[in-house]
Amino acid sequence: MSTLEVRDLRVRFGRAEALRGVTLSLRPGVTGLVGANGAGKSTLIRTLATLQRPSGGQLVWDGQDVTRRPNALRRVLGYVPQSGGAYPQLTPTEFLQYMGAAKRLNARAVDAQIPALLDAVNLSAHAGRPIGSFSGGMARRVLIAQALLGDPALLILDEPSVGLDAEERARFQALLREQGKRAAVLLVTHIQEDLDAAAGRLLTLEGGVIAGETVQRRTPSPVSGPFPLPEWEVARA
Ligand SMILES: Nc1ncnc2c1ncn2[C@@H]1O[C@H](COP(=O)(O)OP(=O)(O)OP(=O)(O)O)[C@@H](O)[C@H]1O
Repeated sequence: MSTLEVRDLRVRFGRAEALRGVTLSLRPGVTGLVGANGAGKSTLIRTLATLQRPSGGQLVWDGQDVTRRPNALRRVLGYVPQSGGAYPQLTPTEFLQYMGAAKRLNARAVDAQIPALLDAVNLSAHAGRPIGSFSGGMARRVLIAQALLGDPALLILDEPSVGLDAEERARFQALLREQGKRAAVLLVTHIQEDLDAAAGRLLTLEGGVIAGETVQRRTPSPVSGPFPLPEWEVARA
């Protein structure tokens, strides 16, 4: 049931080892991944997104070893890369149709899903404009929308909310919480507010290994009334 097991994952670049034995499992829910610059976050996320071949270790999706045969994982994957953009000549609708075709999704099902996706990232009013005319935050939201095509069981996002204003950030956080009800979501971000609002679990990467894990307990706060304050407690040191 939508579980990615990562076992002793290693990635080396020449003599340098960027991942030195990462072991973790992802189940439905939102997991945050944090760590200093160079800790290996993007390398880990690229490897889980099957864009980087591991030098060692195993990726197992729902009991199936996908380390050398990644297509089973690609079929269930939604991915927002750290950089790179949507094609500027296309409108959001055209871009989503293009990505749907690249993902080999049924064209009618894609067309049926597009209005809800554009609504989820608040771009319905701009569906017919070329992405090249968008602001940075709007273009980022198109990328978030394409990652949700086909309701992926595994959603991987690398710094997805850079450039989002307060209103759009809140909308994005709610979207993540919703996705986490049915998909395994891995979120790399430096924005603590996104983690507090959307993640139930937080993994810390340090020097290419998982150095700690905390889980969030949401308890009503006497200070903020009905709004719970995030409380993170250590689950793995
Ligand atoms: N293609 C590559 N070739 C050589 N070394 C690389 C390559 N990609 C990453 N590295 C090295 O691997 C280590 C981890 O880099 P990575 O980009 O995964 O870190 P990060 O945690 O994502 O950092 P940041 O927060 O700055 O994005 C760094 O020492 C980096 O220099």
